[in-house]
This record gives sequence, structure tokens and C-alpha cells, in this order.
Amino acid sequence: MTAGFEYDGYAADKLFNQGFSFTYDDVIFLPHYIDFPTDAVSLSTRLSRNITLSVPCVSSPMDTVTESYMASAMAAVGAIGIIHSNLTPSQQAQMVRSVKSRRVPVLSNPVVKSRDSRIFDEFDDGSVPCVLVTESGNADSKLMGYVTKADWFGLDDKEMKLVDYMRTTDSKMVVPWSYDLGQIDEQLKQVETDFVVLEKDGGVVDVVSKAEVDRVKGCPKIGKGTVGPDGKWMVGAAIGTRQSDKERLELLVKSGVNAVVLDSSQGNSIYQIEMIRHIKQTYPELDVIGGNVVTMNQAQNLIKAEVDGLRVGMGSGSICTTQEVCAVGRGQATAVYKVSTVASQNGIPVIADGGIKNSGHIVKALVLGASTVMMGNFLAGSTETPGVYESQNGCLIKKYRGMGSLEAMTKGSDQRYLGDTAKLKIAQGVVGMVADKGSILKILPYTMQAVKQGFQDLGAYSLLSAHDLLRSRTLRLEVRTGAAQAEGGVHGLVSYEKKAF
Ligand SMILES: NC(=O)C1=CN([C@@H]2O[C@H](COP(=O)(O)OP(=O)(O)OC[C@H]3O[C@@H](n4cnc5c(N)ncnc54)[C@H](O)[C@@H]3O)[C@@H](O)[C@H]2O)C=CC1
Ligand SMILES: O=c1[nH]c(=O)c2[nH+]cn([C@@H]3O[C@H](COP(=O)(O)O)[C@@H](O)[C@H]3O)c2[nH]1
Ligand SMILES: [K+]
Repeated sequence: MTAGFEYDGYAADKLFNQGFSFTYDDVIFLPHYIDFPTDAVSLSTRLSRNITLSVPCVSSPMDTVTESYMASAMAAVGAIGIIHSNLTPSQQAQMVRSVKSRRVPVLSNPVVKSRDSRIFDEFDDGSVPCVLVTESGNADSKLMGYVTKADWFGLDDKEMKLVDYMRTTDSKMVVPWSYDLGQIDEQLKQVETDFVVLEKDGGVVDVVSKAEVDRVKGCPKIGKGTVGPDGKWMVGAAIGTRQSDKERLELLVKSGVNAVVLDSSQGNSIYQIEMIRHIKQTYPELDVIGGNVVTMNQAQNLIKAEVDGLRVGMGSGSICTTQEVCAVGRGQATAVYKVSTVASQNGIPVIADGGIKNSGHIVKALVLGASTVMMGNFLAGSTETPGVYESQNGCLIKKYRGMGSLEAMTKGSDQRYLGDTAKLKIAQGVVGMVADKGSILKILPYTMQAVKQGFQDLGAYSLLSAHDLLRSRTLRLEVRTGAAQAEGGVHGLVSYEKKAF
């Protein structure tokens, strides 16, 4: 090497072995050599040993982030959602089934009734285009007719039974559940109603409105979705490590869940290791993701217990107070790099969980060894999250809360916090509000384009190639001083508008 050029950034092993806990903002990659276009970058990856994704993103199992709409939309863009467990096992299993019974990421709220029932306030929710009448009065049953909003408002006697004024269905209104958006759009042109009904095995599964089809059509073109060998969308679910979680797991498996995440802040425990063993013995086909871990030692224990994936992050989440409350955790960049180092030697994919604020953080997490990023805040407030929007100073906002916040704990996860001996409830998270972000069907395609540009700057055309650059010490990085971080942000302007896309 030419004299004077010896130092040009550190290799990752040197930077991360100095006793500092670094996070994404602390470090910066030095650019490398570009010899391919952005479009040549592939972000395809693995969530866990047996699950491949075309988009390296996972929605967090939090009750203000991932229920069935979010999981459907994540699968539709090629990512995956993990349904939270702050509800009853049967409700969680029903959400898994709901994801698996749809192939278009639309929001729908089907109201299904029997012929002898009446309509009361069902049309108050503006999103309901019709009330469906089925043989049994429930979904998964034969469609007998329907009532539109206009029919209901035009009715003199609101006490009438549905059977006395419902419309009979035209066969063109009913389409197979596996129809894609284009096919549903074509079908909508052939019917008088502004909705079609999706059917599976002779029973009603969903209703899709024209307004929703138009909304989804307006999003950037969706790539390959995350579909399992059965042709259904893939979905994960969170469970705990208590005895009762074994029953929850049984229901989830019966509903076709593709992976389970053992949801804990400190995964290196006897409880988790026993649960992994139970799952591997009882459901050898099911991928189990362990965590959370932040050290190589924690990771090694779970790898020994044969986990199929590791979730990394302790206290790095935007709503987390674990590091303040318990004094335990690790800077997320260091945690991801360290755990990925042992995980990669064992072929186990790593999920970098928490602390993602922008596309640059996603590039950093993936290049430092993760296979996917898990996000709460980045997706919170989007159209697909649970909860309702409120208006504040002319802006729409939605709730986003930690699963260890007092509010979330009192809703359902009480038991985990009030263990047999612990009588006092201590929060490790907060409740907050976030701004409306629009649909993830838009956010994720744009974000992934930005991530591809970051990979291109580094000369990495895939995650595998990025990890090769990292481990071969070709990738160079440095720590940014406070002033360098300020310089890397926008500065010196009286005012500005920041629009990412
Ligand atoms: N990633 C992070 O930094 C953090 C995440 N969280 C989130 O909060 C939620 C709750 O997390 P944790 O409190 O860590 O849940 P957890 O269920 O792992 O632990 C709660 C308590 O129950 C105990 N426990 C678990 N299984 C047991 C068993 N079979 N028998 C006896 N005791 C048992 C644990 O040791 C712990 O004291 C999760 O959604 C988690 O993701 C909370 C704090 C930090
Ligand atoms: O200390 C914590 N207390 C909590 O109440 C809590 N709830 C969630 N999580 C973790 O934070 C991750 C989401 O982080 P972001 O909002 O930064 O995406 C999630 O994916 C979790 O790992 C918590 N951590
Ligand atoms: K935090």
C-alpha cells in the first residue's frame, strides 16, 4: 500500500472491539466502488432458517402495530408481519387465519348476518359498503344476499328482517379468494355494485370495495409477495414462554402460522430454552425465532437450543425504557454486529429489532450483519396499524405504545409482569402518539429504493455481498463525532421541509 494511505477507516471487527456501545447514528460507512445500477441490487433475504423474503422488513409484534391488516400488507410487499399476543389465543389465531384467507392487501370490515337479523348501526362505520347475508349468519358460510348502505337508508321500516328486503346476489359479484388486484378490478367493472365478495370453499371470506382497490392500485408496483408453498400469505405470531403459551401455540399452528417469535426482552433464559425444545419436538416443521439477545454469549445459548432465527435489541426501541429502568442492554449497532458474527457462523438469520428511524438505519443494520429489520415506530401511525386516528392541531395522529408500558400490560400481558413472586408492576415502556404516515404500501417501496441506493454506494449488490464485504474487512467505517453527526444532518437553514418521497 502506498505510504500515507495506510489508514482509510476501520474494519468492523476493529471498530466494534473497543469497549464502546455504538448505535446506528454513531457510525458511518465509507463508500466503496460502484459497478452496477441500483436496480441490480437485490434485497432478498431470510427471516429464519426456512422462510425467504424479497423485502428485508418485519413488522413488530406490538398491539399498536401488527394485526391482520398490517401482516397482509407486509406479505403483499414481500416482507412479513408478526401478530402480537396481547389478546386471547383464539383472537390471535383468528388473525392468522384472516391473513391467510386473503391475497389483496385491502382494508375491509365485512359485516355478515343471518336472514332473520336486522341492521342497527352497522353502516355508521363509513368503511362498510354492504351487509352480507349468509346461510349461517357467519363468515365461511354460503352467501344468500346483501344489503347496501343506500338500501338501508331508503328503508321506511328499519325493523324489517334482512330476508324481507335483501338483494339476491349476481354470480358475477362473487369471486375466488385467490384473485389478485387486477382480476378483482376487472370484475368490479362487470357488476353494478361498488364491491365484490370473496369466496373460498363455498363460503364468504371477505368483501372488497372499489375504493380500496383504487387506493391500493395507486401505490408503487408491488413485487413478489411473501407466499408459502400452500399459495397463502406467510405470517408470524408472537408467544411467551409460560405453560399457557403452549396452548396458544397449538391454536396458532392449527391456523397455519409460518413462524413464531418468542417475545421477551431477555431471551437467554431457562424458560425460553425449554420452550424452544418443546417447539422443536412438537412442531419440527415450524420456524422458531428466539430473543431478544444482544451478546454473543446469549446468542450461542439459543443457537445451541436450535433456534431458527435470532431477534436482536435490548432497550433500543423508541418506546423502550429498559436501559433506564434496568441498566441492561446494548447500543444497537454493536449488538447487531456482535450477534450476527456468531449467528452467521451457524447459518442463523438475525433480525435487527428496534431503533430504526430512517432508511440509513436499515442500511446500517443489514450491512452490519442482520438479515432483516424489525420495526415498530417506523410503521406506527400508518393506515394498516390498529387503532383510530385522532386530530391534533390539524394533523392526524395515532397511538403507539410499548408492550411493557403499564397500559399495554394491564390490557393483557399482566401475567408476564406479575410473576409468581413479583407483586409490583414496573413499566419498561411508554405510551405515545405518532403522526399519520399513510399506507405502508407506499412507505416500504420508497424506503427499499433508498436502501438499494445505500447498498450501491457500498458496492454491495445483495445482502450476501454486503456481508462478504463486512467479513472480508473490505467494508470500512468510522465513528462520527457529535459535530460530524450534526454535519450529516440538515443545517444552516432558517426553515425547510423534509420530504423523503
Ligand atoms: N426489546 C426490548 O428491549 C424490550 C422489549 N420488551 C417487550 O415487552 C414485552 C414483554 O417482555 P418481557 O417482560 O421481557 O417478557 P417475558 O415474558 O420474557 O418476561 C416477563 C417475566 O416473566 C418471567 N418468565 C417468563 N417465562 C416464565 C416461566 N415459564 N416461568 C416463570 N417466569 C417466567 C421472566 O423471567 C420475566 O421476569 C415483549 O413484547 C417484549 O418484546 C420489553 C422490554 C424491553
Ligand atoms: O423496552 C421496551 N419496552 C417496551 O414496552 C417495548 N415494547 C416493544 N419494545 C421493543 O421495541 C421494538 C420497537 O422499536 P421501535 O419503536 O424503535 O421500532 C419492539 O420490536 C420491541 O423489541 C419494547 N421495549
Ligand atoms: K430506548
